[in-house]
This record gives sequence, structure tokens and C-alpha cells, in this order.
Amino acid sequence: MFLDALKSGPVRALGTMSGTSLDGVDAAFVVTDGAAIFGFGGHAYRPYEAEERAILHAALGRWEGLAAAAEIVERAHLEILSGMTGADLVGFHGQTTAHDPGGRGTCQIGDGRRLAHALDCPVAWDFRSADVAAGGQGAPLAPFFHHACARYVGADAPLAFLNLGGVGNISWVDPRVASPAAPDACAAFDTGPANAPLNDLMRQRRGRDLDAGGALAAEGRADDEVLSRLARSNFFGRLPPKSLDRDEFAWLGGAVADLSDADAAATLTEAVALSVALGMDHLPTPPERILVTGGGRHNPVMMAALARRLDCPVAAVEAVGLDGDMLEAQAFAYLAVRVARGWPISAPATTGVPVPTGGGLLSWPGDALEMARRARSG
Ligand SMILES: Nc1ncnc2c1ncn2[C@@H]1O[C@H](COP(=O)(O)OP(=O)(O)OP(=O)(O)O)[C@@H](O)[C@H]1O
Ligand SMILES: CC(=O)N[C@H]1[C@@H]2OC[C@@H](O2)[C@@H](O)[C@@H]1O[C@H](C)C(=O)O
Repeated sequence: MFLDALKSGPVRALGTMSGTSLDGVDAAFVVTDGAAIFGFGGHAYRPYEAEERAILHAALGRWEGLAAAAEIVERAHLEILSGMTGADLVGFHGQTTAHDPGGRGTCQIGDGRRLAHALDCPVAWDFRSADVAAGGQGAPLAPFFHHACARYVGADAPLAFLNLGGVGNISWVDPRVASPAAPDACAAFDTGPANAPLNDLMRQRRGRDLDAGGALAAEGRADDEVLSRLARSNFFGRLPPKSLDRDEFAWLGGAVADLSDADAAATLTEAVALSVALGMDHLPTPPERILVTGGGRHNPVMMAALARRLDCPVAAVEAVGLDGDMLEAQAFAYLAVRVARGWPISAPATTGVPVPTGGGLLSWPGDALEMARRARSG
């Protein structure tokens, strides 16, 4: 069985990600023992349909009344995962609808017990709640995986992974340190807004999901006043660890309201690079280079702005043979194995949790039956 396989070495873990940009579900295999990565496997993507996306959008910022959204998340995951056979364990990220680690906590939807039952496979899920309950930010959680990636690709000096999804986050990792939970192995934080404000602008003004290829931003000029206002935001002066809710920089939408479509897109694109640049001083040492992952790396205007504003080389993660469309799904495959082993998935320098902390729930195929039996008898 799975636990025996885990004792004897690497397993095939299948991770999923449904991120803040709400475009769809990514799923990807990683072969790992929860420490080292031994290889990557197949992957798949299941976009949310327009109707599903509308319901998920309406769920953002909400803490209750989320049954319809949770059902969509579970159904979409079930569809994609049932077509991917051979997993020993699934790492189900679910969907964050609201995130306020210093206040109400974090709201994660999607029930891993149902998936475990339907897929007949153990499922690790609800990765963030325990970290928040222990006083951490609950995010970012990818740093331990990024650390393993740096070792997998043979890096021999500190480098940084910059994820540009809806929100931006950066992991500084030192591959010379063996354990990701060691104090000097990783440092991470959310950098600020990434594609979320730009996507929202495109939806409102152009009825599109994104500024494909940065085409609209390329026609415009970034507005210095809006960028200066952004730079004055308290968020950038705050020391890490720190994490963001998707819509914490939603005011940017109002700030560009009087600009032309192209200038507004150019400003929101430049805002991403500016936010990252403002975070660089918070890294322990200058990284050898920054490897960009997530959808933002497909936007050449955003990538050019980063290259212009940062003092170190910037490249997409493909430069070291990784897959930037799947890295987050792979992260939750890797973290699932750590959850199953009872190993930490976060540390003081990644989420601000007081000590390296495990977390995540592990559900087995029988758990949903037990849950239903209890509900009937109770
Ligand atoms: N070809 C492209 N041109 C411009 N932007 C793109 C392109 N492809 C993707 N993007 C941007 O990347 C976004 C998706 O990024 P990604 O899948 O990394 O986000 P996510 O995982 O949902 O978010 P997060 O990492 O914040 O949870 C899209 O919504 C879009 O804004
Ligand atoms: C609360 C939450 O879901 N945060 C996400 C979000 O999307 C990007 C950024 O904000 C990051 O903090 C995190 O996801 C990545 C995968 C992480 O935990 O590393």
C-alpha cells in the first residue's frame, strides 16, 4: 500500500492548483520522497467554464455560503484527476476564497475526503489552515518545493523563484543547505499584485480574461503618479513574512480609472515589476538570478519591465528545464508527500510560523463513507 511505498522511497504524487486568477485547475505528477525530487511526470489542465468562473469570482472575499463554489472546485478536480491514473497520493490545494491570516484566518474550499473516496486514493488537502492557526501567514507554501527544485536542477548558489499568478510571490532558496526547514535554507513572501488587477481591468474594459502577450500594455505608457502611490503603500515597508489576499491591491483599478485602456494596462503591468523590485531588499542576499514561474512569464511586457527594474538576471523557469505552467501543481504534489510523512511544510522564514510546522489533512478513501455514516446516525 501507499504507506509501505513511502517507507521504501519515492512515490508518484499528483498535485493540483486552482489559483487566484481562477482560470482553471492544473494537475501534475512529481516523483518524490518528500525531500528530493526524482523526476516529473504527466500533467493536465482543466479550464473553468464561464459559468463556473462567475460563481468562483462571486465567492472571492467570502467566508461562508460557499457550497456552490466548493462543489464546482471538487467537480472540476474530480474530472481532471480521474483521467490521470497511477497516483500513489494526491495533493489537493483546493481554492482560497479569502485570506486574512492576522484576522479571520484563511478560507480554503474543496473537501479532500470526497476526492479521496471518489478517486480511491489518499488525498492531502487544506494545506494552509494549520499554519495560520499556529500564527503563520499560511502562504506562500511553495518555497520548500522551490528549494527542492533548485537542488534538482543542480544549482550551487542562492536563487529566487518569482511566481506571477494573480498575486506575486517570491522564494529565495539556498540549495547548499540540505533541509528546506533549516533557518538559512529559504526566505519567502508575497511581493504584491501580479495579474489580478490587470485581468480585472481587461474584463471590465475589453470583456477579455487577460492582456494576451501584453499587447494592450505595449501600446500604452505607465502612469508615474499611480506607481508612486503604489510605492508608498505600507505593504512594501513591512518585513516578511507577509502574504496577501487576491484583492488587497484592488484599489489600483480605481487609480487607473481615468487612464486610457492602454495606459491603464501599461500601469498595472509596470506595477507588478515595481512591487517585485521593492521587495528585493527583503531577500537575505542578492540571488544569482530570478526564475519566473506562473502565467506572468508569458507576458513579454511584464518580463521586460522586470528585467529593467531588477539588478540581477531574470529568466523564465524553463531556462533550467522546469515547467512554469505546472510548478504550483507540482509544489502541492511534493508538499502532499511531506504531509503524509508528517514533515514540516512551512518555517519561520517562509510563513512566519513560530517553528517549522506540518499541516494539511490526510484523508483516506474510507473517510467519506465514515463521514456519511456519522451524519446519518448523528
Ligand atoms: N499569454 C499570456 N499573456 C499574458 N498574460 C498571461 C498569458 N498567459 C497567462 N497570463 C496571465 O497569467 C495568469 C494565470 O497565471 P497563473 O496560472 O500562474 O495564476 P494562478 O495560479 O491562478 O494564480 P496564483 O499563483 O496567484 O494562485 C492569467 O490570468 C493571465 O493574467
Ligand atoms: C492564500 C493563498 O492562496 N495564496 C496564494 C496566492 O497565489 C500566489 C500567492 O497568493 C501565494 O501566497 C499563494 O500561492 C502559492 C502557490 C503558495 O502558497 O506558494
